[in-house]
Amino acid sequence: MTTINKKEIMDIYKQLRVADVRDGMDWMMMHNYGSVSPDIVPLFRTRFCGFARTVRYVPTNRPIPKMTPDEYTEFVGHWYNSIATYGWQNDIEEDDVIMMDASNTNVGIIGSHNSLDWKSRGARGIVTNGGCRDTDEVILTEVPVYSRYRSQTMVQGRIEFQAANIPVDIGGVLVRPGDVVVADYDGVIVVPIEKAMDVAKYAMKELQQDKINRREVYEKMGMELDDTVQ
Ligand SMILES: O=C([O-])CC(=O)C(=O)O
Ligand SMILES: [Mg+2]
Repeated sequence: MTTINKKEIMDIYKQLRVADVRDGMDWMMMHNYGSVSPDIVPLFRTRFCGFARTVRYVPTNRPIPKMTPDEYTEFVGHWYNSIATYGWQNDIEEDDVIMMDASNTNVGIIGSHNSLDWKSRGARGIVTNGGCRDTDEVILTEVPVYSRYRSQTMVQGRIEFQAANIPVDIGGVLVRPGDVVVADYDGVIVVPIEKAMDVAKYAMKELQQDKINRREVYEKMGMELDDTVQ
């Protein structure tokens, strides 16, 4: 693909189910690529698609000195400002999907505050191999988060920022900045951006044939037709 038309890609992928995209990938002989490990699950039933904005945090090896609670308050701010930093969030654009490689740590790096902020900046969803906390509020505010863990902990003394806009591994899948990400209740799938239109062509065929097939059964059963069959 020579020019990447993000709007055209979004218009098509918004209609596709994860299963269709999976089929489209198979039709492109990418059987071994794309499906994020099923232990990365949504907090609530949701669906989204968009373009990967990647970031990586790694476990820290910094020793934590003994501190008084007041000293610890300062230390917490220091960790946010200098160690587990979030500068990348200023680059979030409409239709981004945050693909956060948290190195499979059970740490609550995503919470109800930062995830809502990312949504307000245009993020369509968040996928991580790490943890999410404040999950009741994340659900309440309808921020679509897929995570490996529900975590209680803050980041201090646990993880640090490593890099943004780099290739990451999320659930066994290589995700490069700008790749297409699609999520629904079947899970998450990643499509290499340069293959997005080819995959979509075969994915759309699957969707359309399935609509016809399912509609026949709806009609046979006298079921009211819905968007999934027309
Ligand atoms: O403070 C954090 O690191 C994560 C969090 O709980 C939030 O954003 O609400
Ligand atoms: Mg919080």
